[in-house]
Amino acid sequence: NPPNILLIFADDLGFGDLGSYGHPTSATPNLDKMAARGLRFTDFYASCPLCSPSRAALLTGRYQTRSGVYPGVFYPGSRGGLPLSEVTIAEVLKARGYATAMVGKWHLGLGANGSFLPIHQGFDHFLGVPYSHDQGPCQNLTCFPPDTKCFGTCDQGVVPVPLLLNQSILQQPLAFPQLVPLYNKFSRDFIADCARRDRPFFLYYASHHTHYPQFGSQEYVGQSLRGPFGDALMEFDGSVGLLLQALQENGLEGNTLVFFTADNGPETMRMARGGSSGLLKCGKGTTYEGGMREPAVAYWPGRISPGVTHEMASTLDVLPTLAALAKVPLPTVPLDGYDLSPVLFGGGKSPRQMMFYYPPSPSELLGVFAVRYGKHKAHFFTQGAFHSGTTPDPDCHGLTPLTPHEPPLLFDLETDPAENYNLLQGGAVGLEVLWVLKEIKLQKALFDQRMEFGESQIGKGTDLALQPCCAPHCTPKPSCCHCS
Ligand SMILES: O=[N+]([O-])c1ccc(O)c(OS(=O)(=O)O)c1
Ligand SMILES: [Mg+2]
Repeated sequence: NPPNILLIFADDLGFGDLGSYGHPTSATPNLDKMAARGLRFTDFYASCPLCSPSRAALLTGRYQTRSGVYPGVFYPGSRGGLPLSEVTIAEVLKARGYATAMVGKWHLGLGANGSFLPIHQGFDHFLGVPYSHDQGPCQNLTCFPPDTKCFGTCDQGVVPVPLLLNQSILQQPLAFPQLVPLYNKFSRDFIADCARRDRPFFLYYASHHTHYPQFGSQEYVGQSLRGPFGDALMEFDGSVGLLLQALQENGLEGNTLVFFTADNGPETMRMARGGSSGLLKCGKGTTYEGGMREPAVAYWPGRISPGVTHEMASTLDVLPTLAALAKVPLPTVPLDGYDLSPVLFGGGKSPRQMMFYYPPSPSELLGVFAVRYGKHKAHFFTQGAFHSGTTPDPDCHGLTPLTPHEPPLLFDLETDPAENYNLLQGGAVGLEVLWVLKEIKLQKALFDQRMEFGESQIGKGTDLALQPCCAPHCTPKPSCCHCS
């Protein structure tokens, strides 16, 4: 049998949030154990500092500009979605006989009659939420039982957030304190069922944690030194523990690749209820390191040796790597990812020597905002983001405008991962730096010239009638879409 794949994806979790990445008060024993017994990445990148584009890249191995999942994110009434013509990891593996399931946050479109939902994208089963769990009113919902309401109001004027099973609405509004136990039971049953039927499986577990508004089940409330954010993170970590336990119980640990990472940097505007990018600059919504460098761990006892790798890698590389593991052909479309097998199994060099950073709203005119080439990173454009507000660094803030840099800002990410010391400022510039500058400009020009933007899916706008409603004929919408 080809190996099982358990892909665990967190939401708005920063490079500095886990214990194994240095956070002093986060309690993440299961993720830390996985990191210690697996391969922990220090230079792993999302394709975008925002949710929907980043998830499109994860599932297709292609930049969001190609699939059209830009600018920004999908909304409850979005007309567009990840085009069905895109080939996802689930479709690639399904062709090899894998059973496939998705649990948690989708955020790649709903469409008329749910035409963009996971069961139309290669997943046999889906239990989850079609978009972010703050994209519906939350002020009257309990986020931490017995009676702590969610912090803030979340989005108003849209339907309450629904929980879907495949295409049916199970709950609207969903009940946060019971949500993760539901996900965990569904996942453990799926794994056990595949073991019983001796079927290879692909499970994409896309947690809502630690995205705003944080929530948790009874057993995690008040348990973390890090407050509500820490409680939510602990519940996520507990889920990871239950998933690993399910593999052990079913005798599958020796034939399953577990891969963990997250979609984008921390939403620091939430202050103590937001994540942390550690020593990296800024966070969600920006193309500084804190917006796109994410924690990542590959775990496969007996096949992947424990350790830490500084090799460059990305969510774009997940599809090609899994295709190689399952020995299935790649989709016959331009891909932006590489097979990471040399890094996973041989401690070798990554085929990825560059990373191209798009902002939440990419344009053909400006192209990529930044390029990483080996240890060097050049910023051709910088811009703040409201998601990265409240921290002392004004470069991160939403009111910091789009700024072109000619020559680009140039940093050495090995000696200066925090992007503090521009190599082109303050003194003589050596020949090596001039060579890098010349090369990195050329790489940006080549990449931008070759990139073919697909039609913007998010640009298709929204239609109130497309919002999921458990009582389709009720009035007045959207508030009447409320079924106990
Ligand atoms: O950019 N946005 O307008 C946006 C809106 C709602 C979100 O929940 C969100 O967060 S995201 O879904 O994790 O990217 C981002
Ligand atoms: Mg996110």
